[in-house]
Amino acid sequence: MTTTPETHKFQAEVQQVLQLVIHSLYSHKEIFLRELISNASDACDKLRFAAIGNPALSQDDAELRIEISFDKEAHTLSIRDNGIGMSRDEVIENIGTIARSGTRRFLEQLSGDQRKDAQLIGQFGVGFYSAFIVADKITLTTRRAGDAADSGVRWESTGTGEYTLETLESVARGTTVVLHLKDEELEFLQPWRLRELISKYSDHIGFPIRMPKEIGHDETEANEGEEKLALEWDTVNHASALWTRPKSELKDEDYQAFYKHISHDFNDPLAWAHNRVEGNQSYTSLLFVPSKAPMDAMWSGREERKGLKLYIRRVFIMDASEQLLPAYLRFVSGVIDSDDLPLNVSREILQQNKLVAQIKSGASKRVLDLLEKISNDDKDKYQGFWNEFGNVLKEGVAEDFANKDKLAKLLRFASTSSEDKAQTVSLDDYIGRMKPGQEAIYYITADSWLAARNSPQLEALKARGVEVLLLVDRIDEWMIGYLNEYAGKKLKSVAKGDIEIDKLADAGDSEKRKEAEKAAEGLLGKLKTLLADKVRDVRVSHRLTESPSCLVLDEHDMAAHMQRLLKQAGHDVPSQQPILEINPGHPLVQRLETETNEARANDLGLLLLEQAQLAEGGQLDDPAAYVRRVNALLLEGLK
Ligand SMILES: Nc1ncnc2c1ncn2[C@@H]1O[C@H](COP(=O)(O)OP(=O)(O)OP(=O)(O)O)[C@@H](O)[C@H]1O
Repeated sequence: MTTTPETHKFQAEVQQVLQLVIHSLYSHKEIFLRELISNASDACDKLRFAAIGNPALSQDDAELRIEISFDKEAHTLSIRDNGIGMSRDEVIENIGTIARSGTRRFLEQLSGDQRKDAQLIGQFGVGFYSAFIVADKITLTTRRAGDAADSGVRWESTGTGEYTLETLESVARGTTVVLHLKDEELEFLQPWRLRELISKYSDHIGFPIRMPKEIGHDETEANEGEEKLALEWDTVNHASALWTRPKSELKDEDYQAFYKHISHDFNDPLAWAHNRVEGNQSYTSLLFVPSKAPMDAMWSGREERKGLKLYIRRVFIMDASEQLLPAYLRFVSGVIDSDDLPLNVSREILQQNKLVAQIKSGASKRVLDLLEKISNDDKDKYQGFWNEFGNVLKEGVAEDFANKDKLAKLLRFASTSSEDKAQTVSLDDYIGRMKPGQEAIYYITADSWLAARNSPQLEALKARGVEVLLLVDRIDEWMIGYLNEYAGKKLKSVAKGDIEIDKLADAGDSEKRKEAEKAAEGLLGKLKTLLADKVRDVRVSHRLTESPSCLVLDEHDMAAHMQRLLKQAGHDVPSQQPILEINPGHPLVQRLETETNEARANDLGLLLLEQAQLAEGGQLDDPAAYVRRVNALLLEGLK
């Protein structure tokens, strides 16, 4: 029974995506074929998986395949698969709406210029809608595997806000997409052009992609023969799973095309590792590192991870990034194909399976080895990776104890060795530049690069030419808590505890400081009384050369900016009073020492504390009082 067509409206975002895709991807219009073949291949994968539990689903037409045909008279191009197909509800859900909420948020984030950028648009996967770049009408006919023969559905749209839906009788299992090509796109009716595109973009597809057999070289002859020979087909792709083929046979382009198929990324991958493991278990892994982080809002979350596919003996089982890779490697996509896991494996079983745990640690190691190789062979390429994914990789330092050293080697930091905030310095670079007598790797954490770079706490080290790493990303304070040591060297915050400057200084220096400490005893006593409820201690600083004062913490205290972040996020942070360090060589401190007017001395004392708070990016308890104090002193100077 055929019903009369019903008209439905597209979800508003669909219309937006459609317009965006058509306009921004016009110069890459041929990718529509790759996208439709990719969907057809996914549909065959899904059916093969469903048939493990229910072989009847595919029995009547068991050889899964994709067929591309055309009609030169009618100006139509058809892409047909005998995969899983869709029910009526699934058509509405998948083709009429944008299921992934990330896509909408992504669209909202794009600025006008970005909307014209094909690279960016490609990053969220253009999928089915790309067909409207070349077609002014699309007819999709489908029937879900296992559903009755008369429950087929026809979906049709000109891509302008509406589509029609119709129920059909006797539709074959799977999906046929018929493109009614625009007059200027008839090149896609040329068999040689289609074959060229299939081998360029879709050769790696694991199912046969077929086209009607051509007879003779004469085009007219071929056309006439088409009717009669409609059932004779040629397979035009390689038709075997790419990762099962020998590496020596595969070209870079093959890997690149395959990556785009599984990741839905428009850009080429940065690098990949293809390995066969034999031993107490056998599996093949093909792992890709992308060149760009996806723009999806989804990316910020660790929960929704996609892109690493589990196959078992060539059968696609499920997306299993979470089970097969740690969260900090969530940017990796690819395939793991196991010879040993049971086909009916569930997500729950994967979570506890010993073989899976081995695969996971093997895959993590492969990725880290690949990154190390890039960092050794091609610094610029590695820098590109770091800029995109460095902050994600840092999570591994805290989470992957077994690979901590490998990860530490891959870290890159900004440092006082350059006037630039780019994170380019490795711990090995740092160690190579350590000063004679220097035992620790010094770092500072702060809210911003400028605050770190100009922090008073690192003055004395700077004056001695000792490099300090500047850690300014939110995750850094947390990460560095897990990295106490690298290559036998302790990592030390310049804002905490004793920075052991004596080991770096010549003997004369430390003599002088001891004298200064003695001389300042009286002043320290006064300040301690004045600031008793605000600081834990007041002492002479080893860190300062230019500034009058700074705040420091004990070795195991939480950094001040971290305390602020946690407080802002609503956490109850036990308040830790800092230690005030003063620089007896500074004129302001000297002035305080000789000040006889008690009120003015108190003002100066409070200023030393307040300036130290401001310099490290903190807020004052009573900013108005600070302004009054400064003004009073300024006016006095002007008299
Ligand atoms: N040939 C097909 N057979 C069965 N289902 C299909 C077919 N083509 C598309 N679909 C369904 O429609 C959905 C949307 O397809 P579309 O190509 O727009 O996006 P996608 O493939 O999910 O992801 P992306 O946008 O990243 O390409 C698919 O996820 C799938 O469920």
